Amino acid sequence: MALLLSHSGIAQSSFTVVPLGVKGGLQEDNLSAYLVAAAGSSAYVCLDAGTVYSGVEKAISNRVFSVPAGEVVRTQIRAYLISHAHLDHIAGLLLGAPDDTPKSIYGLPSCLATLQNDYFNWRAWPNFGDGGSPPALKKYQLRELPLQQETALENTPLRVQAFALSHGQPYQSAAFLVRNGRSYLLYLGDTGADAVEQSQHLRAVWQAVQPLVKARQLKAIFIEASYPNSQPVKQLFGHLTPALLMQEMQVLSQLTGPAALWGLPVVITHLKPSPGNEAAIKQQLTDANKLHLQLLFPEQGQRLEF
Ligand SMILES: Nc1ncnc2c1ncn2[C@@H]1O[C@@H]2COP(=O)(O)O[C@H]2[C@H]1O
Repeated sequence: MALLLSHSGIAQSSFTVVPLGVKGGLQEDNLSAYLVAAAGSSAYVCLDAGTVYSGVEKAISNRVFSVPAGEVVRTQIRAYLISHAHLDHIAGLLLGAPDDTPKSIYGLPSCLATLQNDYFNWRAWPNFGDGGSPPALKKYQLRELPLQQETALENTPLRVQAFALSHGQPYQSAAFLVRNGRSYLLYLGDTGADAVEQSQHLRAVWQAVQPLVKARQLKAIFIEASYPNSQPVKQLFGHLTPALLMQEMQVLSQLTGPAALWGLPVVITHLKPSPGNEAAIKQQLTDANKLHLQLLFPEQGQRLEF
């Protein structure tokens, strides 16, 4: 059984994560998608699906999987959870649909409506959904997640609670709190900071997870940092910078007390790969890490355990 140094010391891992895509744009073979399974299980859910097949191929080259890529996608990905329907979060799902097996796509109603009406409509793409323009091929069941209520994820031991996020007012994105037994993993889709978005959505997420952080049941937070601090506020387009991310972590810290965050794994997603950007974001986050979070920068196809 895999052992790792968790933020509460030596512990067994609860989740296996295989990043299939980690960038926030531009590099179309490496866009947001994270496979998550209960540790020791190969029943994965795919959190966002910007890049799927190319990410699985990369993981195979790293010996993370020992079966062909198509088989991983068809049999080991049991369901998709989509935070919002921007192309960089769904392109891999759409392109893989003809070769996929029937399964469910979970999301907030607004996200699923965009998928069904704007992509699965026989104009943008064949209707692999279960509603909309006939004939519906019904490869995917589009399952609406109620806000802040737990839903079982089919064909996995995992459960999920969804939270609304603001990704440039009034566009909605989502966070997913995934549970395996007593352990939790929090994945946030694209989001602006509450102060910029004039919203309380992130505060509601921090409120919900603060008891889990204090009890060391929250094993990791996946959160975006798309732009460096030099990005003008008017050009954030509903995203975080290192300074805004740390401002949000301070809100969580005020709820939990700073000791609870010391060593908490925080996986930084969605860095935009324009020249100089990624290095600046990493440096600025590292310099601002007064809370002693365990900042992790995921690599495509490299397994993580939490
Ligand atoms: N108003 C805008 N003007 C120019 N580019 C934009 C605007 N809104 C969004 N974008 C870009 O479109 C991208 C869509 O995906 P992202 O939200 O990751 O990042 C967004 C920006 O890069």
